[in-house]
This record gives sequence, C-alpha cells and structure tokens, in this order.
Amino acid sequence: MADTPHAYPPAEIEARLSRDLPRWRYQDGTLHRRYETHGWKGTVLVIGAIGHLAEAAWHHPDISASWGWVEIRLSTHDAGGGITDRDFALAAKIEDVVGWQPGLEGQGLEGTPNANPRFAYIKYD
Ligand SMILES: C[C@H](O)[C@H](O)[C@H]1CNC2=NC(N)=NC(=O)C2=N1
Repeated sequence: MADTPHAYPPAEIEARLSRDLPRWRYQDGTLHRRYETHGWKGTVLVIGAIGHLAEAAWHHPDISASWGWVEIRLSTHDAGGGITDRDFALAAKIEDVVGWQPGLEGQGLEGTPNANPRFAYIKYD
C-alpha cells in the first residue's frame, strides 16, 4: 500500500497558494479555481485539457461547469480529503496549461486571436 501523502494545515495551504498559485483559493477544504470562457466550446475544451492532465497525473479534481465557466476543486482522497503535494502539483500544471498564451511568448506561435469573437475562447485573467 502506498504511503498516505502528507496533508497540510490551512495556514500552510494559504501561504503556498499566495506564493505559487495566486488565482487559486482554499475554499471548502479544497484548492479551488474558476476559469471563465466565451461559451460552451471553450468550456468543453478546457474540461478536456484538465481531464487529460488528471488522468496522466492519476489525480482527479471535481469539475463543475456551465456555458461560460469551469470550476475545479482539488483534494486528495487517499489523505482523507486533505490537501497534499499532489493537489498543488496538479493545480500548477492546470494553471500552466489553461493559462498558456503562446502568442505572448514570441516563440513563433500566433496564439488564439482573442480580439476576434469568432475565435476567442478563454477569458484570461
Ligand atoms: C481511488 C482513488 O481515487 C485513486 O486510486 C487515485 C486516483 N485519483 C485520485 N484523485 C484524487 N483527487 N485523490 C486521490 O487520492 C486519488 N487517488
């Protein structure tokens, strides 16, 4: 049986979020993040991306969604619902991938033409 991962106390969770994941919140015992989108297509694409990351990580968030938003809640079942390194690691990867704007990185990728409502799909915050 794999060791039970260490669960952090609230004060450490808050400090780590403030330092590393400022757009995430410690809410109802979970690491919580809300992403806004321009509509259903964007919402489904974001869910799909997070779904892949979760399966690759073998660590799965609770996901809720509607037309223009996706909410993520992370905790570790194997630690009785506590917040562990697994949650912070997956949250960081999700934030990197969903928030990725290659058009701002000057590496040759144009990025989504967000100024055009026909193509914009994530509301970057
Ligand atoms: C049954 C148990 O959920 C699984 O073994 C794995 C996969 N995904 C998981 N996801 C989350 N959030 N916590 C876990 O402890 C976990 N464990």
